[in-house]
Amino acid sequence: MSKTRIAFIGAGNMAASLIGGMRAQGVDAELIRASDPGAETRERVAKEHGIKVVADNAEAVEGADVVLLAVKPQMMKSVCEALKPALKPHQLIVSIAAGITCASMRAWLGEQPLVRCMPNTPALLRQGVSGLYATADVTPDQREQAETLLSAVGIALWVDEEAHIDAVTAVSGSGPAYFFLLIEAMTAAGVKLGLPADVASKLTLQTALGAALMATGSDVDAAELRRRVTSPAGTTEAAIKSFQADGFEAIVEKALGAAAHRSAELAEQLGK
Ligand SMILES: NC(=O)C1=CN([C@@H]2O[C@H](COP(=O)(O)OP(=O)(O)OC[C@H]3O[C@@H](n4cnc5c(N)ncnc54)[C@H](OP(=O)(O)O)[C@@H]3O)[C@@H](O)[C@H]2O)C=CC1
Ligand SMILES: O=C(O)[C@@H]1CCC=N1
Repeated sequence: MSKTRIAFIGAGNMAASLIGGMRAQGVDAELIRASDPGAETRERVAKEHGIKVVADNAEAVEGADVVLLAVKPQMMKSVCEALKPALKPHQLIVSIAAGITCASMRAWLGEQPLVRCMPNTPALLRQGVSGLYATADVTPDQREQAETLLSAVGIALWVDEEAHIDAVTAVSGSGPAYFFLLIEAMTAAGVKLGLPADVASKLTLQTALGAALMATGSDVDAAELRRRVTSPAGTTEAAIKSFQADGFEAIVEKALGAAAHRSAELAEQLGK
């Protein structure tokens, strides 16, 4: 990785967090290049990370070992088709675009080795998690390059089937929004119970942080941690019984199913 040259196509939020993560890990600025149509974005990212940011995508990929596509899914077709003549067969293409399949990228880019990833927004704080899928022609060295790149902003996990990227999207890609929804709902419920809004908000946020740290740092599973909070015939039991009487697990299963279904549907629509 230390000598791998990386070109970012699109220098928006996700690209900037990946670049920031790589720079924080000591990757030489000379090894990273980016392109973006926005003059302000180019100036900001170049200044913040000390890298060269150009307007021309073809110029950015010149000499790169890895080309990371970080544009909106709706832009992928036109960006890939315009980039195709500038690519060399050995260049690894890594895409973080939601709902764009390897088959679509193959159709637009030609026979490049591809890694399709689904990161999530906590990558901005280097606390992200990404699912990665590689086409059969990706070499072990290239897999390592992709994994090292995504690991700069959190945890990177491989899946063996591309369809599993829809499930990754449902669990962790969209996942931060589910926790934000729970935070919103708990804060509102605290206010309904008479707490001032700022107190309800702080209680909820610190509880979310504490619970996440316990769940990630503990050698027992979430079910056991939950049992340890739940005194027999106590307050937690009353709340959990209420959640489960309203079908909590089924609600979550149905919602994640809807997200996975939408991911596959978007792939169908955007891939044409
Ligand atoms: N946000 C999320 O939760 C997640 C996002 N992703 C994926 O990450 C990708 C990037 O998302 P995000 O960083 O949030 O988006 P941003 O809009 O912040 O970044 C995209 C950047 O690409 C630039 N751009 C537009 N057209 C071109 C072009 N032709 N060539 C080069 N650059 C171009 C945009 O410029 P301008 O703004 O001027 O158009 C913008 O700066 C998306 O595909 C998204 O699906 C993946 C997982 C989670
Ligand atoms: O909502 C979306 O479609 C994207 C994919 C994962 C997170 N945001």
